[in-house]
Amino acid sequence: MTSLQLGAKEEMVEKFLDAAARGDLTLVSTLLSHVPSLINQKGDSGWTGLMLAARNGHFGVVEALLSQGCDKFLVNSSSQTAYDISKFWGHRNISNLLSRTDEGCQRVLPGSDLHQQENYFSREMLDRLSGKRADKVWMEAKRSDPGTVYLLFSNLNPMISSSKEDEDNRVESRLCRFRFEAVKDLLQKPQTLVIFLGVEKRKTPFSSSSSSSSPLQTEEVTQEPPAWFAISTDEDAAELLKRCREKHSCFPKLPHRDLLKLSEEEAGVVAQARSVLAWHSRYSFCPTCGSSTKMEEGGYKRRCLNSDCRSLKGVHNTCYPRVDPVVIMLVIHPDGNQCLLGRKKIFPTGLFSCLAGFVEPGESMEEAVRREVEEESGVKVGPVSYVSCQPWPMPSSLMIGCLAVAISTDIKVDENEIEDASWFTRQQVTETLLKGPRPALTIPPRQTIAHQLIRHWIGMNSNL
Ligand SMILES: NC(=O)c1ccc[n+]([C@@H]2O[C@H](COP(=O)([O-])OP(=O)(O)OC[C@H]3O[C@@H](n4cnc5c(N)ncnc54)[C@H](O)[C@@H]3O)[C@@H](O)[C@H]2O)c1
Ligand SMILES: [Mg+2]
Ligand SMILES: [Mg+2]
Ligand SMILES: [Mg+2]
Ligand SMILES: [Zn+2]
Repeated sequence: MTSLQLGAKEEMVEKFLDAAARGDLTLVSTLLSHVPSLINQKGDSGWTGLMLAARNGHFGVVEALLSQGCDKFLVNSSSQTAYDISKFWGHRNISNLLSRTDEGCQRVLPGSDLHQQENYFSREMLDRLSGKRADKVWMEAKRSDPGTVYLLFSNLNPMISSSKEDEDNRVESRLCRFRFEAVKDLLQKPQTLVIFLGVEKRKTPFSSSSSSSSPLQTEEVTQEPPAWFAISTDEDAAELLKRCREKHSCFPKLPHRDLLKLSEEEAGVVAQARSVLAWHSRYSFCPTCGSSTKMEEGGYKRRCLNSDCRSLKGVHNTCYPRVDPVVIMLVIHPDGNQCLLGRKKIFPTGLFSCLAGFVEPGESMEEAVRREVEEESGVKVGPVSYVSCQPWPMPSSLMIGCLAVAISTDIKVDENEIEDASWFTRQQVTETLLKGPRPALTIPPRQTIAHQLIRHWIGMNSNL
């Protein structure tokens, strides 16, 4: 794109955002009918048109944007969605609109108008097409298709390239994507694992006014969407990096930190790929009889090579990728104004987080919350309610996020598990969230469900 075209594009985005911020519905609609992609564009401030309309209370604009398929889960640089913004500024009619799910759903499941929290690592940009995994002919054709996207993994980490994003030197990372030609030698090596991740989800047609489609749009609709695969190889990481033409490419050294710099879409793909690859790396031998196993069904099954093995008769969960449920909970003081947070020895100084623990066999989610909180802090818990969950691919947990109410308040820390636990007031937590000058504590970053549970509790009772 020439600098002139770039300038014109930026100008169009600013015009659109300004119209949304002022509530000029006519101009918003006109601009969208010419350039549909404006709908989810962010301006220099990191805000979308939906966020600006939600900030200024323009119900009509919010309604129009939603009806045209706007992504209401996008976040600004303070990780607020349009819903958070409207709630903060007291536009209740807009926050109600943004938290509403399809009316049909509400009739079937009353209460389903609750705001559906989407956490980092949980966005699904691919259709997993599980029905195609056993179709060897289809899978083979997709593997050699020139449109197919390959991601390269080494030691469970994806190859990424990083760029400096803004003045605060915040780094944003992107997955390095390869085509068949660039990886076909790797695909032939017997040690290479190839996992089918899915095909790109089709965007729903934008609006009826765009049905007089250009030749390009018609072509987009008739072509099969690209398939995505993850490749894991034992080839030397430095050698693999030579395949990448992008400048700052690497395999992350600290996944807990580095994998949090991806976009929401790419994080979702990594959550899937990394957990499946981690399962393969740990389950090379059959858990039932100890024989060797081989991969099947696009990487979603391992079959024991011992023909007498029990795992070949009937369905056995040992043959499929494992997920470990973990409860993570924000425990609220009976006075409603404090929450219980703890810290492990390995946490950086001053960092406190929600308590968490693995669900044990034969245990309900609620009981796991009560047991883990009492084990780790000595605090007894009464009612527990589910809020949202997060796949956590380190290596394969599902974090089940809950709020819980304490029925006792004395703290007695189990030092084997955590170093310290304490009640923090709503004001202390709010100052931390608002990045006040001298916060009493720090909390995990916005990409973690711990952060989102804390934010949820503060938002829930803000009476704005
Ligand atoms: N995304 C987030 O916000 C967030 C926050 C906190 C913790 N986590 C994750 O939750 C996980 C569990 O939290 P925790 O460590 O406090 O759990 P925990 O309190 O149950 O203690 C962990 C111990 O439980 C045992 N254990 C029981 N089942 C296990 C299993 N399936 N896998 C591994 N160990 C098992 C081990 O001895 C382990 O040391 C951690 O691994 C961490 O990665 C994520
Ligand atoms: Mg524990
Ligand atoms: Mg724990
Ligand atoms: Mg435990
Ligand atoms: Zn076996």
